[in-house]
Amino acid sequence: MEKPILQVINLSHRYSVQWAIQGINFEISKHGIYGLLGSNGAGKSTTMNIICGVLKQTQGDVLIKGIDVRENPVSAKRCIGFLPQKPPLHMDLSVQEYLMHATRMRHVPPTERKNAVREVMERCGIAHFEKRLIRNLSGGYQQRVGIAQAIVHKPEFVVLDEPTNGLDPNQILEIRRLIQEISKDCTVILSTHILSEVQAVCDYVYMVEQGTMVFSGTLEQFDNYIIPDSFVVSLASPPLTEDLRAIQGVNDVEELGGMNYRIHFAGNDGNPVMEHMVNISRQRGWNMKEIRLEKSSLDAIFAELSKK
Ligand SMILES: Nc1ncnc2c1ncn2[C@@H]1O[C@H](COP(=O)(O)OP(=O)(O)OP(=O)(O)O)[C@@H](O)[C@H]1O
Repeated sequence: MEKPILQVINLSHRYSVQWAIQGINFEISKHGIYGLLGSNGAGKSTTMNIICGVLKQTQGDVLIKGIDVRENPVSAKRCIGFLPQKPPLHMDLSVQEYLMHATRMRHVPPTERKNAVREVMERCGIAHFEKRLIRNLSGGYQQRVGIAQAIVHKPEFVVLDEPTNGLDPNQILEIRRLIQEISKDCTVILSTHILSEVQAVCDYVYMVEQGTMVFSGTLEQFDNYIIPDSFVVSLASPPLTEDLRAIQGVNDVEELGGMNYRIHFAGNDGNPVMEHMVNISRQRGWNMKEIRLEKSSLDAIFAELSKK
């Protein structure tokens, strides 16, 4: 059976006296884009640096395709591409020179280096800047070069620490597109403190807070983390609010203006109350235009999980 791409087992790390992360466990065995979400100082970079073998953990294990990163760093790193939070760019080299250097660092065989650089420049949309010094590129293009050095050896697993940090909105969109593009060939884990980033690109979410994992699951599970307790209904010929309140299962009614009402219901399942509302509306001619369950905003989920 094929080994999982990544296994993080009971991982803890202490800088001098304080624990930065404690008892982190997770496993990636399916292809996709994984988001490591957490506020500043939550422990994302510490976790990523250990996964990529640039920091040695105090306790626990990291296995990349079954290879222990601490015991066999060279073999494990062949499968990994890493863009640290501060991209390791050499500002006085041209894009092409720097990527050639990256192929040597990543043990690409000498005869394949030129092609690997050409291919990765095309892929990352930087071929037209091959002769330009990295210091003269915009932030977005420097980030593309950072991603290019991470994938030049065609790793199966790519780790990107805050890849859109400090970029302007257009550059953010371009880098997200690039991440989606490279994820066709490899599994990507990226860290971010921005919720919308997770929503925009990730299939799975891991959330760390104060050094511990507080959530892991699909984006949909994350989205549904707080069970809804209200729905919004639009009635073109609404009754008195009292009549809505009197419906079985309704706890409270808020008037939202126009023909919209927020209905708070009791219990975990809004479906029976919504069905009831649809039937009564039809019987009494309230002329229902829309009814929809209200999901918690991602920010509310983030706040709830951060509290935990
Ligand atoms: N070299 C270090 N020495 C001491 N403490 C550190 C060091 N690096 C990080 N820390 C501490 O470890 C904790 C986790 O930091 P880490 O950088 O992993 O978090 P993060 O989630 O990546 O945050 P950010 O998004 O701000 O980079 C923080 O409390 C941080 O202050």
